[in-house]
Amino acid sequence: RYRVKVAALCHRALAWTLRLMRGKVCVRSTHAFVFSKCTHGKADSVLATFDLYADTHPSLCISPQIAEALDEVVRRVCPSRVLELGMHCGYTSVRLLRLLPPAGRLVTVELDPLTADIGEEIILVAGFKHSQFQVLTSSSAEAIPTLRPYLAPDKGTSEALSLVLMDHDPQQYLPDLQALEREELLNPSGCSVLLIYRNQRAEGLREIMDHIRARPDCYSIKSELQFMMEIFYRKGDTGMES
Ligand SMILES: C[S@@+](CC[C@H](N)C(=O)[O-])C[C@H]1O[C@@H](n2cnc3c(N)ncnc32)[C@H](O)[C@@H]1O
Repeated sequence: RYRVKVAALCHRALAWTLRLMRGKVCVRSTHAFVFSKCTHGKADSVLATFDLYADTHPSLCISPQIAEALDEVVRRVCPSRVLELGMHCGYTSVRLLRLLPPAGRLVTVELDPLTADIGEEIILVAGFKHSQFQVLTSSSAEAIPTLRPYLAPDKGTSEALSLVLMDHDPQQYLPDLQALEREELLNPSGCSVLLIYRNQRAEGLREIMDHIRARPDCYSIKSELQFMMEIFYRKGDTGMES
């Protein structure tokens, strides 16, 4: 019995260490792999190298199926102002940026400073310029009230968001959506809000769904895939948006 207990303890310690190491080294090793193996200046090569990395290493990047669904939404919405919450190593940022119109701009938010630095470098490696994107290193809750000047830095006037991608913390999805509304950052004539959830029972999803269903004047659910939902916001909407 003693040996079984020691073995179980060792197993738990090993699993804990691996989890810790994985969490710590993941962003550095993702960066090293992508940086050294992609063709610099080519967004599609950066994305393909991320995919290659994810074939053999743990990765937090969205799956190829979600990536395709995301591309479809971006092509349809053709947004000029996009907000991403949860940049991680920049995979979805690069996906978004490569489909934006020439005057399009992405503001992306990442809580972890090391990850934010790595993600920003990857976006630059993919060939995008600081005039096209802004990385904010903070929590989404802190970033949202400061967003307005970043949406139109040159003109001094603000442009509202027509696409928001949330892939940070499902428990923050509802408070962040409410904050975006409160700050009047969502385009009143239409904004698609994409929610990524890696787990069907992600805490926080029920709350945001209840909020949306209770507001048919503003919100409708445009599409619901296995791990991504598209919500459509329009001020004074009748709830009839297809
Ligand atoms: C699942 S990853 C995002 C993956 C990314 N969308 C991709 O596919 O490449 C989630 C990221 O959100 C960040 N994050 C978690 N909570 C956050 C918050 N409240 N505000 C901003 N970033 C947050 C984490 O540090 C992590 O890097």
